[in-house]
Amino acid sequence: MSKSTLAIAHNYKPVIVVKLGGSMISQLTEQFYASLKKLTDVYECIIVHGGGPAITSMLERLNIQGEFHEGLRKTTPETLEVVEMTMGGKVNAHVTSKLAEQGVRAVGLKGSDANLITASLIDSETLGLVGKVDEVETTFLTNCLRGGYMPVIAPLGKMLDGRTVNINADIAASAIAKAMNAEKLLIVTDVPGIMHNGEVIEETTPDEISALISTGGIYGGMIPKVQSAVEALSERLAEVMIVSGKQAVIENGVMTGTKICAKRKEGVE
Ligand SMILES: Nc1ncnc2c1ncn2[C@@H]1O[C@H](COP(=O)(O)OP(=O)(O)O)[C@@H](O)[C@H]1O
Ligand SMILES: CC(=O)N[C@@H](CCC(=O)OP(=O)(O)O)C(=O)O
Repeated sequence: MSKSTLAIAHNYKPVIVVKLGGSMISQLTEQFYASLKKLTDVYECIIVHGGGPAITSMLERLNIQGEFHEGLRKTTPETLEVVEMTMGGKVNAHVTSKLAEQGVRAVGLKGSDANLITASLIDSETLGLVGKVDEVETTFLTNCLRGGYMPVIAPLGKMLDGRTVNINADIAASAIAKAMNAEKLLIVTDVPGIMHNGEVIEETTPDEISALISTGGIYGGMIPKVQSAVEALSERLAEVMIVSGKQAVIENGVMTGTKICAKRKEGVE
């Protein structure tokens, strides 16, 4: 019996983590949110969302300069205030409301709540208050799922000293998928997948991804996305999909885009 069959036999559905890219959130349709509700027939669904463009536009309105290193936003204490206000506030409330409109019992959370994400600094000199995930409080998330709630998580974390940090949403989604032993991770963004020479790459591997990063074929916000996808791969989570939110629906947890697997399947070029 496969692990997922076993999960159904015990009446526990497998977990899917869906990461909603900040680049897409304002354009996601009602049908898209309806398809997230439909997903819950088969999966326990956890949403992790970004908010990059909303943060950038608020920083611009406040005349605060921003700077990125390999797709990660340098986060000063002043920037963090804006990150918490927009991503932890406005964007989280928006996604939660859209799901509630579809009849989903969506519960808006910040990773910095209830020790949900314990984090530490990646490189305080270059990035300031930017965290990596050290631990995810899985019992709390499991209790939410068992209670019939869909967690909608803004990627903030708490350090052991109590400080809050900004975490890239792809990195948070990957760590949550791994910690929750998820069967699927869907990364929804504003492009149809990883592009190369104007075409979508249908399937790729960690080695090919490293080569594309080193030649500049993958840059900016796509870097943490693909690195997080690779990091999430395991025997249980055998493929991660990077897909466009412009497609109306997710069917059975599947969308077309780029599939990232540890190795190519036999016979696939
Ligand atoms: N090889 C690539 N294929 C597709 N998009 C890429 C690639 N390299 C860099 N990008 C950029 O990555 C962006 C997606 O990352 P990002 O803006 O951070 O999205 P999100 O807000 O969904 O996390 C695309 O809009 C594109 O500009
Ligand atoms: C450290 C870091 O870069 N954090 C991100 C968090 C939002 C995010 O990741 O949103 P996207 O889904 O739009 O990429 C930021 O401040 O933009």
